[in-house]
Amino acid sequence: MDASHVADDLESVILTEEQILARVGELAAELHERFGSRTPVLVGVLGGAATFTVDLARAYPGQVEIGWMAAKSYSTGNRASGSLRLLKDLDIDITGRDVVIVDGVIDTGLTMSWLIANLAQREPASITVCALLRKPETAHVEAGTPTYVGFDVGEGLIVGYGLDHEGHYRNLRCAAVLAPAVYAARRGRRVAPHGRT
Ligand SMILES: O=P(O)(O)OC[C@H]1O[C@H](OP(=O)(O)OP(=O)(O)O)[C@H](O)[C@@H]1O
Ligand code: HPA
Repeated sequence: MDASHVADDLESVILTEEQILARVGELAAELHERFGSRTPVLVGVLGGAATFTVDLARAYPGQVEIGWMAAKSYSTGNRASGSLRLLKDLDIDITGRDVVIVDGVIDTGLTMSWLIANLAQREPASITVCALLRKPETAHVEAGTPTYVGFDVGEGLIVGYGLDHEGHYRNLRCAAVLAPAVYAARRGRRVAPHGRT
């Protein structure tokens, strides 16, 4: 979807489709340099990384396998524990394999650090992180895990290129900061975002 359809909901477009795809190509090349002739398993984190994972795999100048995981944070009370609930497990045996965890955004880092710990128990040969976006507060990501990042971004809720707000905007081709008024309004259920009721 073109951003003009939801322009009123967006504070600013921070990355165009062209900028994203150019960087995805660079990330794919950097990962290929790392793995050479080995075939890594790209583990896409659903749903925010679906678009990114597919584009990264298609830009990868070698063989990859693709698998998917989904995990959800518990309610606020348990979130501080850093624990997530597994909604969908990987259906590839990663024992002895090179794994790349692919996510659309690292924000607090809780999701990524939980996934690293979860996948490490399966005795892969290596774990690498690849995130399209990284927010400023990422204190929870495991130190020592090789990490490839597309863009360091600022605060603000980012939507598009797979990232959502309450299920919407994932099909935007660009990445944009959602206007605070939209999510404030949605929280209070007073005003619907542009184009919806
Ligand atoms: O670093 P964190 O603070 O843990 O946040 C990052 C995670 O949050 C989002 O997923 P979300 O749980 O919103 O699910 P979704 O991908 O289905 O939107 C995003 O896609 C990352 O997986
Ligand atoms: N956008 C969408 N989903 C997210 C974000 C974001 O900025 N941070 C954590 N999950």
